[in-house]
Amino acid sequence: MKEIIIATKNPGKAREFKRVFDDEHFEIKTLLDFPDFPEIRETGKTFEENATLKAHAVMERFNLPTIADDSGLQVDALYGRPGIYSARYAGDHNDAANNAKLLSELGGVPKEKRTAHFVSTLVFANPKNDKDLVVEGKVDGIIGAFPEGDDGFGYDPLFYVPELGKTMAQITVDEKNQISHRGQAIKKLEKQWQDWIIW
Ligand SMILES: O=P(O)(O)OP(=O)(O)OP(=O)(O)OC[C@H]1O[C@@H](n2cnc3c(O)ncnc32)[C@H](O)[C@@H]1O
Ligand SMILES: [Mg+2]
Repeated sequence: MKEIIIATKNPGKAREFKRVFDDEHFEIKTLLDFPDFPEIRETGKTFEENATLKAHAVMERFNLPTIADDSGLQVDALYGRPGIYSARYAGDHNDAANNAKLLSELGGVPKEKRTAHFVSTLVFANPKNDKDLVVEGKVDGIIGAFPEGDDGFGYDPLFYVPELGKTMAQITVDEKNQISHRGQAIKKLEKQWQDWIIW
């Protein structure tokens, strides 16, 4: 079986990737399998720069094909914030604190002005390929007035998808992969990566 590493320590992301890539052909590992892997500083100014930093740090350590995701929430009323700083919006990496800060910053903003987008950039790096494969995905939603649902991670309980009449935390991981920013980016990757990779 061929191994692929997903360069993430986020269990929610790891679960979404594994649902798609884990099959009889590939063994999927994430940084959760290597708890001693040092923290990768996300010093880039864009999602692509940060995903590239993560993909290359991990690829160089393990010498294996590596996919990294850098993603975030862009809220129109906040001029695109928290954006690349979504994980640490309220200080340290804490979903409940991030959601509370988001609700407080949007206090008094009416529903029609609470439009937002999840975006994801994936970078696939491979020791034998000179150029990385880069894809993006995006999904539109509305930031709810209070959290709803227990599934997913991060801002999912506040991210209401009008077409579904539900938040991203009220759907299964498979349903989320059908529509989400990450799911759409993964679909683009799936169309391209097997032709690109040099084993
Ligand atoms: O860097 P890794 O280890 O992959 O994990 P991370 O959680 O730090 O990931 P990012 O640096 O890409 O930060 C993305 C943040 O954006 C938010 N986010 C991204 N995708 C999301 C999703 O599908 N649902 C909810 N929140 C999401 C969430 O707060 C994430 O922590
Ligand atoms: Mg991160």
